[in-house]
Amino acid sequence: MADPGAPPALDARELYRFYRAGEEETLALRGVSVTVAPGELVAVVGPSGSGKSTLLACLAGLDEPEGGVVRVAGERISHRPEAERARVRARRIGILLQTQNLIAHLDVAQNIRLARTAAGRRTVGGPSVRALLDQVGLLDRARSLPRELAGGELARAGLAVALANDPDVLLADEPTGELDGSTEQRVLDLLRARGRDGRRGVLLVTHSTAVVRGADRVLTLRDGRIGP
Ligand SMILES: Nc1ncnc2c1ncn2[C@@H]1O[C@H](COP(=O)(O)OP(=O)(O)OP(=O)(O)O)[C@@H](O)[C@H]1O
Repeated sequence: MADPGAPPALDARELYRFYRAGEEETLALRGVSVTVAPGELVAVVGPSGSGKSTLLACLAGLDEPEGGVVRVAGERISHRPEAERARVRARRIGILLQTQNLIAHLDVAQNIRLARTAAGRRTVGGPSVRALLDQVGLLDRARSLPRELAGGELARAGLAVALANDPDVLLADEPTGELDGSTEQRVLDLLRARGRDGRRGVLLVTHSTAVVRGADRVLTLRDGRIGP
């Protein structure tokens, strides 16, 4: 059950991000506010260039917004030195990218173990490597290298790595982009299951109508703003 006094899994207020290239200035985010409640799955959609990647990077603390504040489970991640952002990220955030979620020369179990180790004490009591492999249906692929996996398996292995630190919020960029219908549904079910204990949240950027249908809330980003 959700704790009514718990802070949002993710709370971003009035984010601004400008890019300057010579004389050219792009306002990639123009006052974007996003909240993900514990247990909620929020989908962000929007046309190319609307600011989705910039938003994800700012939410994950991989990029710093010029204005606004980002908090994860009540802890501020924006406007802090890089090393502190990395620490909050390792403990509290899961990041699932379309590709490059795995280290090529480590097998699936080693990749998961590494992400758990990076999160430190937080993973004590969190899911074991075996439980994570089981959750994504890859118990028999623990010793496989990423290059030995099929596309759907790779996506599920990436998900296990993203969940290895038992994150307060999972941020995902097109998590089902390359997947066939049944694998997409399976990944979506796993993402939805994240929120069931009412503690954690998921925010994902997607173009998939199936994912949009499965979301609790859908936000549309246009020209750096959340709109109707
Ligand atoms: N490093 C950068 N330098 C300058 N402009 C940038 C940079 N990164 C992004 N932009 C600009 O910021 C705006 C938002 O880009 P962003 O990549 O966040 O959009 P997006 O919605 O993720 O697009 P896509 O769906 O094509 O990935 C665009 O106008 C883009 O050209």
